[in-house]
Amino acid sequence: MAPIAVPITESIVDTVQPKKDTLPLPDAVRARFEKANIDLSNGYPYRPAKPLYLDDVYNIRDTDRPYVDAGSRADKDKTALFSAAKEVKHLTSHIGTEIVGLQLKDLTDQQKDELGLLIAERSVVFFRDQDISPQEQKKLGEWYGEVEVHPQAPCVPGVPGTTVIWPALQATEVTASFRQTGGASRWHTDLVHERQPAGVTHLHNDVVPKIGGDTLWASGYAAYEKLSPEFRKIIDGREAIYRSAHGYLSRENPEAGPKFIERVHPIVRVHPATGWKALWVNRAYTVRILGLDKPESDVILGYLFDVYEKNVDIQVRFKWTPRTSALWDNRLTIHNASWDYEGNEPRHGTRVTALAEKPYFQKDAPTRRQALGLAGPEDV
Ligand SMILES: O=C(O)CCC(=O)C(=O)O
Ligand SMILES: [Fe+2]
Repeated sequence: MAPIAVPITESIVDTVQPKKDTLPLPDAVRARFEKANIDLSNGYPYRPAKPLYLDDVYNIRDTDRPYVDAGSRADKDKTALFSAAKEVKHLTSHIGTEIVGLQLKDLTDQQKDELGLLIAERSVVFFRDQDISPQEQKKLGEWYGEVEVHPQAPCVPGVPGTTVIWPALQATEVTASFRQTGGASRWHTDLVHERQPAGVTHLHNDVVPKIGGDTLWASGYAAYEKLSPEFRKIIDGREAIYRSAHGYLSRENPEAGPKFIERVHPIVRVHPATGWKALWVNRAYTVRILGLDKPESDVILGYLFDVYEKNVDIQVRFKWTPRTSALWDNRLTIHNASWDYEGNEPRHGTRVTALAEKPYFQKDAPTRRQALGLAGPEDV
Protein backbone atom coordinates (compact mmCIF):
# COMPACT_ATOMS: atom_id res chain seq x y z
CA MET A 1 0.00 0.00 0.00
CA ALA A 2 1.27 3.48 -0.88
CA PRO A 3 2.11 5.61 2.14
CA ILE A 4 -0.61 8.06 3.09
CA ALA A 5 0.68 11.63 3.24
CA VAL A 6 -0.69 13.38 6.30
CA PRO A 7 0.15 17.02 7.02
CA ILE A 8 1.77 17.35 10.44
CA THR A 9 -1.04 19.56 11.78
CA GLU A 10 -3.47 16.71 11.30
CA SER A 11 -1.40 14.28 13.28
CA ILE A 12 -2.83 15.49 16.57
CA VAL A 13 -6.10 13.80 17.39
CA ASP A 14 -8.22 13.08 20.43
CA THR A 15 -8.42 16.69 21.46
CA VAL A 16 -11.64 15.89 23.27
CA GLN A 17 -11.55 16.99 26.88
CA PRO A 18 -12.70 14.61 29.58
CA LYS A 19 -16.38 14.16 30.20
CA LYS A 20 -17.37 16.09 33.30
CA ASP A 21 -17.87 14.05 36.43
CA THR A 22 -17.21 10.69 34.85
CA LEU A 23 -15.70 9.64 38.15
CA PRO A 24 -16.38 11.24 41.50
CA LEU A 25 -13.30 13.09 42.65
CA PRO A 26 -12.56 12.09 46.26
CA ASP A 27 -13.22 14.94 48.71
CA ALA A 28 -9.62 15.02 49.92
CA VAL A 29 -8.36 15.46 46.35
CA ARG A 30 -10.87 18.21 45.70
CA ALA A 31 -9.79 19.98 48.89
CA ARG A 32 -6.10 19.69 47.94
CA PHE A 33 -6.79 21.11 44.49
CA GLU A 34 -9.06 23.89 45.72
CA LYS A 35 -6.40 25.02 48.15
CA ALA A 36 -3.96 25.07 45.21
CA ASN A 37 -6.36 27.04 42.97
CA ILE A 38 -6.60 24.25 40.40
CA ASP A 39 -9.40 25.01 37.95
CA LEU A 40 -11.69 21.98 37.88
CA SER A 41 -14.46 23.69 35.92
CA ASN A 42 -13.53 21.95 32.66
CA GLY A 43 -13.50 18.50 34.19
CA TYR A 44 -10.82 16.34 35.64
CA PRO A 45 -8.26 15.19 34.71
CA TYR A 46 -6.99 17.17 31.76
CA ARG A 47 -6.17 14.98 28.78
CA PRO A 48 -3.56 16.39 26.41
CA ALA A 49 -4.08 16.08 22.68
CA LYS A 50 -2.80 12.64 21.85
CA PRO A 51 -0.32 12.47 18.98
CA LEU A 52 -1.32 9.86 16.46
CA TYR A 53 1.95 9.19 14.71
CA LEU A 54 5.08 7.57 16.03
CA ASP A 55 7.55 9.98 14.41
CA ASP A 56 5.87 12.95 16.08
CA VAL A 57 6.46 11.33 19.47
CA TYR A 58 10.09 10.47 18.64
CA ASN A 59 10.59 14.13 17.78
CA ILE A 60 9.33 15.46 21.13
CA ARG A 61 12.65 15.01 22.97
CA ASP A 62 15.08 13.81 20.36
CA THR A 63 18.03 16.02 21.21
CA ASP A 64 20.62 16.05 24.00
CA ARG A 65 19.24 17.73 27.12
CA PRO A 66 21.59 19.20 29.72
CA TYR A 67 21.55 17.24 32.96
CA VAL A 68 23.47 17.58 36.21
CA ASP A 69 22.58 15.14 38.96
CA ALA A 70 21.47 16.93 42.14
CA GLY A 71 22.84 14.10 44.29
CA SER A 72 26.33 14.50 42.85
CA ARG A 73 26.44 18.05 44.32
CA ALA A 74 25.44 16.91 47.80
CA ASP A 75 27.38 16.74 51.04
CA LYS A 76 28.04 13.00 51.42
CA ASP A 77 26.94 13.03 55.07
CA LYS A 78 23.64 14.69 54.19
CA THR A 79 23.87 16.72 57.39
CA ALA A 80 21.38 19.44 56.42
CA LEU A 81 18.69 16.87 55.64
CA PHE A 82 19.32 14.44 58.47
CA SER A 83 19.79 17.04 61.20
CA ALA A 84 16.43 18.63 60.31
CA ALA A 85 14.53 15.31 60.23
CA LYS A 86 12.86 13.93 63.34
CA GLU A 87 13.73 10.41 62.30
CA VAL A 88 15.40 8.56 59.42
CA LYS A 89 14.17 4.95 59.20
CA HIS A 90 15.72 2.44 56.85
CA LEU A 91 12.90 0.05 55.95
CA THR A 92 15.07 -2.84 54.68
CA SER A 93 18.81 -3.41 54.37
CA HIS A 94 19.09 -2.73 50.68
CA ILE A 95 16.27 -0.42 49.69
CA GLY A 96 13.81 2.10 51.09
CA THR A 97 14.08 4.83 53.73
CA GLU A 98 11.38 6.85 55.45
CA ILE A 99 12.04 10.38 56.63
CA VAL A 100 9.88 11.68 59.44
CA GLY A 101 9.22 15.30 60.36
CA LEU A 102 10.01 17.17 57.13
CA GLN A 103 7.79 18.81 54.56
CA LEU A 104 9.07 18.35 51.01
CA LYS A 105 7.79 21.75 49.95
CA ASP A 106 9.97 23.47 52.56
CA LEU A 107 13.31 21.79 51.80
CA THR A 108 16.26 24.09 51.23
CA ASP A 109 18.35 23.75 48.07
CA GLN A 110 21.03 21.97 50.07
CA GLN A 111 18.49 19.55 51.52
CA LYS A 112 17.08 18.87 48.06
CA ASP A 113 20.54 17.93 46.80
CA GLU A 114 21.08 15.70 49.82
CA LEU A 115 17.72 14.08 49.26
CA GLY A 116 18.83 13.41 45.67
CA LEU A 117 21.86 11.58 47.03
CA LEU A 118 19.79 9.68 49.57
CA ILE A 119 17.41 8.53 46.82
CA ALA A 120 20.43 7.47 44.74
CA GLU A 121 21.74 5.43 47.69
CA ARG A 122 18.48 3.99 49.01
CA SER A 123 16.53 3.89 45.69
CA VAL A 124 13.23 5.02 47.23
CA VAL A 125 12.51 7.50 50.04
CA PHE A 126 9.12 8.08 51.70
CA PHE A 127 7.60 11.11 53.45
CA ARG A 128 4.22 10.78 55.16
CA ASP A 129 1.71 13.54 55.96
CA GLN A 130 2.81 15.90 53.24
CA ASP A 131 1.05 19.16 52.54
CA ILE A 132 2.04 19.65 48.90
CA SER A 133 0.19 21.18 45.96
CA PRO A 134 0.64 19.87 42.41
CA GLN A 135 2.53 23.08 41.58
CA GLU A 136 4.94 22.56 44.49
CA GLN A 137 5.39 18.94 43.50
CA LYS A 138 6.31 20.01 39.98
CA LYS A 139 8.71 22.66 41.29
CA LEU A 140 10.47 20.06 43.42
CA GLY A 141 10.68 17.75 40.39
CA GLU A 142 12.36 20.50 38.36
CA TRP A 143 15.16 20.51 40.90
CA TYR A 144 15.98 16.95 39.83
CA GLY A 145 15.80 17.40 36.06
CA GLU A 146 13.55 18.32 33.16
CA VAL A 147 10.03 17.36 34.16
CA GLU A 148 8.52 14.94 31.68
CA VAL A 149 5.32 16.14 30.05
CA HIS A 150 3.66 13.03 28.73
CA PRO A 151 2.13 13.23 25.25
CA GLN A 152 -1.06 11.45 26.30
CA ALA A 153 -1.22 10.70 30.04
CA PRO A 154 -3.91 12.59 31.97
CA CYS A 155 -2.63 15.41 34.16
CA VAL A 156 -3.79 18.01 36.66
CA PRO A 157 -5.50 20.88 34.76
CA GLY A 158 -3.11 23.77 34.27
CA VAL A 159 -0.05 21.92 35.60
CA PRO A 160 1.49 19.94 32.73
CA GLY A 161 3.93 17.36 34.01
CA THR A 162 1.78 16.31 36.98
CA THR A 163 0.51 12.96 35.77
CA VAL A 164 -2.64 11.65 37.41
CA ILE A 165 -2.25 8.15 38.84
CA TRP A 166 -5.82 7.10 39.46
CA PRO A 167 -6.29 3.39 38.86
CA ALA A 168 -10.09 3.75 38.71
CA LEU A 169 -9.63 6.09 35.77
CA GLN A 170 -7.38 3.65 33.94
CA ALA A 171 -9.89 0.90 34.78
CA THR A 172 -12.57 2.76 32.85
CA GLU A 173 -10.36 2.51 29.77
CA VAL A 174 -9.12 -1.06 30.16
CA THR A 175 -11.24 -3.37 32.26
CA ALA A 176 -9.12 -4.62 35.12
CA SER A 177 -10.09 -7.74 37.04
CA PHE A 178 -8.73 -9.81 39.88
CA ARG A 179 -6.98 -12.16 37.45
CA GLN A 180 -5.94 -9.47 34.95
CA THR A 181 -4.94 -6.47 37.01
CA GLY A 182 -2.86 -4.91 34.23
CA GLY A 183 -1.36 -1.43 34.17
CA ALA A 184 1.04 -0.62 36.99
CA SER A 185 0.31 -4.01 38.63
CA ARG A 186 3.29 -5.67 37.06
CA TRP A 187 6.97 -5.10 37.56
CA HIS A 188 8.18 -2.23 35.42
CA THR A 189 10.35 0.86 35.23
CA ASP A 190 8.80 4.10 33.98
CA LEU A 191 9.64 5.83 30.70
CA VAL A 192 12.55 3.65 29.65
CA HIS A 193 11.88 4.47 25.99
CA GLU A 194 13.01 8.07 26.47
CA ARG A 195 16.36 9.10 25.05
CA GLN A 196 17.15 10.31 28.57
CA PRO A 197 14.86 8.17 30.69
CA ALA A 198 13.32 8.88 34.08
CA GLY A 199 15.42 9.60 37.17
CA VAL A 200 13.85 10.91 40.37
CA THR A 201 10.14 10.18 40.26
CA HIS A 202 7.72 11.46 42.86
CA LEU A 203 4.31 9.94 43.45
CA HIS A 204 2.18 11.75 45.99
CA ASN A 205 -0.83 9.63 46.90
CA ASP A 206 -3.45 11.87 48.46
CA VAL A 207 -6.11 9.17 48.80
CA VAL A 208 -5.44 5.47 49.43
CA PRO A 209 -7.59 2.47 50.39
CA LYS A 210 -7.85 1.53 54.06
CA ILE A 211 -6.37 -1.87 53.31
CA GLY A 212 -4.08 -2.74 50.43
CA GLY A 213 -2.93 -0.82 47.40
CA ASP A 214 0.68 -1.24 48.50
CA THR A 215 3.55 -0.53 46.12
CA LEU A 216 6.68 -2.65 45.85
CA TRP A 217 10.12 -1.60 44.67
CA ALA A 218 13.16 -3.78 43.98
CA SER A 219 16.78 -2.65 43.96
CA GLY A 220 18.73 -2.75 40.71
CA TYR A 221 22.01 -2.39 42.62
CA ALA A 222 21.20 -5.52 44.61
CA ALA A 223 19.79 -7.44 41.64
CA TYR A 224 23.13 -6.92 39.89
CA GLU A 225 24.98 -8.02 43.03
CA LYS A 226 22.95 -11.25 43.13
CA LEU A 227 24.70 -12.30 39.90
CA SER A 228 27.99 -14.18 39.98
CA PRO A 229 30.99 -12.08 39.01
CA GLU A 230 31.42 -14.30 35.91
CA PHE A 231 27.82 -13.74 34.85
CA ARG A 232 28.19 -10.00 35.39
CA LYS A 233 30.96 -10.08 32.77
CA ILE A 234 28.50 -11.58 30.26
CA ILE A 235 26.01 -8.73 30.64
CA ASP A 236 28.33 -5.79 31.37
CA GLY A 237 28.39 -3.34 28.48
CA ARG A 238 25.55 -5.05 26.60
CA GLU A 239 22.68 -3.06 25.20
CA ALA A 240 19.02 -3.83 24.72
CA ILE A 241 15.94 -2.37 23.08
CA TYR A 242 13.57 -0.59 25.48
CA ARG A 243 9.96 -0.01 24.49
CA SER A 244 7.27 2.53 25.37
CA ALA A 245 4.05 1.63 27.17
CA HIS A 246 1.90 3.62 24.74
CA GLY A 247 1.53 2.84 21.06
CA TYR A 248 1.24 5.16 18.05
CA LEU A 249 0.69 4.65 14.34
CA SER A 250 3.31 4.44 11.66
CA ARG A 251 2.77 7.32 9.25
CA GLU A 252 3.79 5.10 6.33
CA ASN A 253 1.59 2.19 7.29
CA PRO A 254 -1.16 3.23 9.69
CA GLU A 255 -3.12 0.03 9.06
CA ALA A 256 -0.31 -1.98 10.65
CA GLY A 257 -1.64 -1.15 14.13
CA PRO A 258 0.11 0.39 17.11
CA LYS A 259 3.87 0.74 17.04
CA PHE A 260 6.02 1.62 20.01
CA ILE A 261 8.86 4.00 20.66
CA GLU A 262 12.06 1.98 20.92
CA ARG A 263 15.48 3.08 22.13
CA VAL A 264 18.75 1.30 22.79
CA HIS A 265 20.23 1.54 26.29
CA PRO A 266 22.77 -0.43 28.36
CA ILE A 267 21.32 -3.23 30.51
CA VAL A 268 23.75 -2.40 33.33
CA ARG A 269 24.12 1.30 34.10
CA VAL A 270 26.02 3.44 36.54
CA HIS A 271 24.35 6.07 38.70
CA PRO A 272 26.11 9.44 38.33
CA ALA A 273 25.79 10.38 42.03
CA THR A 274 26.90 7.11 43.65
CA GLY A 275 29.01 5.72 40.80
CA TRP A 276 27.56 2.23 41.52
CA LYS A 277 26.43 -0.30 38.93
CA ALA A 278 22.76 -1.28 38.70
CA LEU A 279 20.88 -3.83 36.64
CA TRP A 280 18.55 -1.91 34.37
CA VAL A 281 16.08 -4.28 32.76
CA ASN A 282 12.38 -4.77 33.38
CA ARG A 283 9.95 -7.43 32.20
CA ALA A 284 7.40 -4.96 30.87
CA TYR A 285 9.57 -2.87 28.56
CA THR A 286 13.00 -4.42 27.94
CA VAL A 287 12.51 -6.30 24.72
CA ARG A 288 15.71 -7.78 23.37
CA ILE A 289 19.45 -7.80 24.02
CA LEU A 290 21.31 -6.61 20.94
CA GLY A 291 23.71 -8.98 19.21
CA LEU A 292 22.07 -12.16 20.52
CA ASP A 293 19.60 -14.42 18.78
CA LYS A 294 16.08 -13.96 20.17
CA PRO A 295 16.00 -17.29 22.06
CA GLU A 296 19.35 -16.44 23.67
CA SER A 297 18.17 -12.98 24.59
CA ASP A 298 14.91 -14.40 25.98
CA VAL A 299 16.75 -16.82 28.24
CA ILE A 300 19.14 -14.21 29.62
CA LEU A 301 16.52 -11.49 30.05
CA GLY A 302 14.13 -14.01 31.62
CA TYR A 303 16.79 -14.95 34.14
CA LEU A 304 17.58 -11.31 34.92
CA PHE A 305 13.89 -10.48 35.41
CA ASP A 306 13.55 -13.47 37.75
CA VAL A 307 16.53 -12.42 39.85
CA TYR A 308 15.14 -8.92 40.11
CA GLU A 309 11.54 -9.92 40.88
CA LYS A 310 11.93 -13.03 43.02
CA ASN A 311 14.46 -12.07 45.67
CA VAL A 312 12.36 -10.57 48.46
CA ASP A 313 15.46 -9.49 50.38
CA ILE A 314 16.15 -6.81 47.76
CA GLN A 315 12.63 -5.39 47.81
CA VAL A 316 10.53 -3.06 49.90
CA ARG A 317 6.74 -3.23 50.11
CA PHE A 318 5.26 0.06 51.21
CA LYS A 319 1.96 0.59 52.99
CA TRP A 320 0.59 3.97 52.07
CA THR A 321 -1.28 6.36 54.30
CA PRO A 322 -3.09 9.39 52.84
CA ARG A 323 -0.86 12.30 51.77
CA THR A 324 2.32 10.23 51.48
CA SER A 325 5.04 10.94 48.95
CA ALA A 326 7.36 8.31 47.52
CA LEU A 327 10.43 9.50 45.62
CA TRP A 328 12.19 6.74 43.73
CA ASP A 329 14.91 6.56 41.18
CA ASN A 330 13.82 4.89 37.97
CA ARG A 331 17.50 4.43 37.08
CA LEU A 332 17.82 1.94 39.92
CA THR A 333 14.53 0.15 40.40
CA ILE A 334 11.56 -1.78 39.14
CA HIS A 335 8.21 -1.25 40.87
CA ASN A 336 4.81 -2.88 41.01
CA ALA A 337 1.52 -1.65 42.50
CA SER A 338 -0.73 -4.19 44.22
CA TRP A 339 -4.35 -4.00 43.08
CA ASP A 340 -5.65 -6.15 45.95
CA TYR A 341 -8.31 -3.57 46.86
CA GLU A 342 -9.68 -4.25 43.35
CA GLY A 343 -10.76 -0.69 42.78
CA ASN A 344 -13.33 -0.95 45.61
CA GLU A 345 -12.01 2.15 47.29
CA PRO A 346 -10.53 5.25 45.71
CA ARG A 347 -6.80 5.53 45.28
CA HIS A 348 -5.50 8.72 43.70
CA GLY A 349 -2.17 10.44 43.32
CA THR A 350 -0.15 12.84 41.25
CA ARG A 351 3.24 11.92 39.83
CA VAL A 352 6.08 14.12 38.66
CA THR A 353 9.00 12.56 36.83
CA ALA A 354 12.35 14.24 36.31
CA LEU A 355 14.22 12.98 33.26
CA ALA A 356 17.88 12.22 33.85
CA GLU A 357 21.03 11.49 31.85
CA LYS A 358 21.45 9.22 28.85
CA PRO A 359 22.14 5.85 30.50
CA TYR A 360 25.80 4.86 30.48
CA PHE A 361 27.96 1.93 31.54
CA GLN A 362 31.38 2.12 33.15
CA LYS A 363 33.38 -1.09 33.29
CA ASP A 364 35.44 -0.32 36.38
CA ALA A 365 32.58 1.10 38.48
CA PRO A 366 31.97 -0.72 41.78
CA THR A 367 28.82 -2.39 42.98
CA ARG A 368 27.07 -0.90 45.99
CA ARG A 369 28.38 -3.63 48.29
CA GLN A 370 31.92 -3.19 46.99
CA ALA A 371 31.76 0.57 47.49
CA LEU A 372 30.39 0.22 51.02
CA GLY A 373 32.90 -2.47 51.99
CA LEU A 374 30.14 -5.07 52.38
CA ALA A 375 31.15 -7.44 49.59
CA GLY A 376 32.03 -10.96 50.71
CA PRO A 377 34.41 -13.35 48.93
CA GLU A 378 31.55 -14.59 46.71
CA ASP A 379 30.82 -11.04 45.54
CA VAL A 380 34.12 -10.13 43.95
O1 LIG B 1 0.28 3.45 41.93
C1 LIG B 1 1.41 3.17 42.29
O2 LIG B 1 1.69 2.87 43.43
C2 LIG B 1 2.52 3.19 41.31
C3 LIG B 1 2.02 3.42 39.93
C4 LIG B 1 3.15 3.51 38.96
O3 LIG B 1 3.57 2.54 38.41
C5 LIG B 1 3.79 4.81 38.76
O4 LIG B 1 3.34 5.82 39.33
O5 LIG B 1 4.77 4.86 38.02
FE1 LIG C 1 5.28 3.07 37.19
